[in-house]
Amino acid sequence: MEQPSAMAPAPLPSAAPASPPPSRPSAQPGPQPLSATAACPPPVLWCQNLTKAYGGSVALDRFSITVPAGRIVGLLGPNGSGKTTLLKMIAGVSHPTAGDIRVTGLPVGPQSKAVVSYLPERPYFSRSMRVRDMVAYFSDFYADFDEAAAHDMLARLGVDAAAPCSALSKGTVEKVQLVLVMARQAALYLLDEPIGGVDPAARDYVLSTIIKGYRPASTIILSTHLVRDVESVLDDFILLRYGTMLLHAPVGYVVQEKGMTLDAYFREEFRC
Ligand SMILES: Nc1ncnc2c1ncn2[C@@H]1O[C@H](COP(=O)(O)OP(=O)(O)OP(=O)(O)O)[C@@H](O)[C@H]1O
Repeated sequence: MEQPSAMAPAPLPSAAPASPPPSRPSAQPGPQPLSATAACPPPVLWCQNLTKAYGGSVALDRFSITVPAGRIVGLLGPNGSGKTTLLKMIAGVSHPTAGDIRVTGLPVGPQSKAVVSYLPERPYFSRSMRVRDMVAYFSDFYADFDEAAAHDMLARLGVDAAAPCSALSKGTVEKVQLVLVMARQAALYLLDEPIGGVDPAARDYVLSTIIKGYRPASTIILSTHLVRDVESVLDDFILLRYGTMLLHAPVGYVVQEKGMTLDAYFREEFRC
């Protein structure tokens, strides 16, 4: 999905905002929920100087970004560049060494997790359950889960809801996980390698399912190495290398300024 964007490329982390996103005036200090800030909603995601170190090794270095609602953003970079590390911290399953994160104005915690739908890179659900049981489980667990939409997406992807998860192929497991994540009415979807195991013929279909599940008030950030497969659905991309952000720009920037596809640009930048 190629969309015109007014966003200027922000090639340097230092170009990121120096102050927190706007929050409404309130008796309560600190960031406020999205629903309460209709006049001036905070960005869906805001990070400043976000840093993660494992021992002496820095996995993500002073990452800063502002992402508004309504964007589909590709998180790109070679192996070990910090993509999963970043998504984990935004999802609240890993703690930053330094820096700040706001999701719809909320610091990472139970409230932000309620508006984030996260697909981790590894399978997470019980293989002993049937697909429809997983749907029911998610429906019980998440107030924003749309059970009918989940079953509709499963049917469109040809997944048998009566099948035991243990009998599913790797690619079908990915499809089910993706459906469970996209059936939530979240503000921010974080998808870590959502189509890596899906066969090439089905990828377009799976991606279109992602897009159909997406609402204009939401933002999707998806990490992937399959740049060619996803670039048509992306609005923007973030390029990471060695834990540092090289570029955050609309996909159209590469097409217009570099005269090449995002896939070609990626291959040129990261040629071994
Ligand atoms: N739990 C951990 N302990 C120590 N180092 C880690 C840990 N998790 C990640 N790292 C290191 O952090 C760096 C970034 O890893 P990360 O998984 O975020 O990269 P990635 O871009 O998602 O890679 P890939 O494309 O291979 O999935 C790597 O050098 C990795 O070895």
